[in-house]
Amino acid sequence: MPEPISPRDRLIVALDMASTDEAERLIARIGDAASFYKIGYRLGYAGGLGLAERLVRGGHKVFLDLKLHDIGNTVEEGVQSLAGIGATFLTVHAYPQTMRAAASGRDKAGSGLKILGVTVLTSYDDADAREAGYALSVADLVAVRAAAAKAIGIDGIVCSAAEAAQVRAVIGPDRLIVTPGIRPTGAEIGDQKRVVTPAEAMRAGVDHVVVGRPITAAADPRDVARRIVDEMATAL
Ligand SMILES: O=C(O)c1cc(=O)[nH]c(=O)n1[C@@H]1O[C@H](COP(=O)(O)O)[C@@H](O)[C@H]1O
Repeated sequence: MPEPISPRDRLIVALDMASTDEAERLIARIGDAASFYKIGYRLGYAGGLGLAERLVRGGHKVFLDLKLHDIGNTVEEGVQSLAGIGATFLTVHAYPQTMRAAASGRDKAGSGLKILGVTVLTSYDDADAREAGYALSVADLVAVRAAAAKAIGIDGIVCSAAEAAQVRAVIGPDRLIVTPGIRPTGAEIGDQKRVVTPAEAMRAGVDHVVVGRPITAAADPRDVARRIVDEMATAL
């Protein structure tokens, strides 16, 4: 069985900010209310990889959300380049060829970086999947991709917590389930479509929740982070 994860370490704050200065100010305001930060497109393309290294050196955990997807050779080499940063997680889109290449890059680098396969984005519903050319429902597509991720040896799955119980049945207890699209009750939903509260996510068997705007846009980000951690602790 995997190691137990503390409620605080289950929260991953998405640093979707325009600059590293802005991100560092937010991290300072959050203080010890969070320990795990995600760097995605916006910050990653604006100096975020350097910040990732500084955060790792400072004892934080980092999730590089770069959602790689390209020909196998390019993905494998990209993963090998990123492995030196010291991040805990890196995302790739959950296409079998891409996941095989990422697993190979991870194994060649031997860094302990965990690869997460993004199944179906939480901003998609069944109509969006149909529009993109898929005949399957979102739930079925998530299950197919989770099964492929497990077979290939990917370390974890990104999906909505709405599919977490079904994904857990597919991947078993040893791989991670990481869920964005998390909204505390009453929070603005924005462009997310498959949203779940922090407590419901824990009850569904999720390992980590990813929360961006409900924390980053709050008047008191530390207070919101604390409340989310407390809500998860009571549901575990
Ligand atoms: O891979 C991700 O982290 C991700 C996958 C997904 O399906 N949905 C999703 O929202 N995300 C990311 O999770 C974060 C959610 O942010 P908020 O909607 O502001 O909480 C963003 O940084 C997204 O890029």
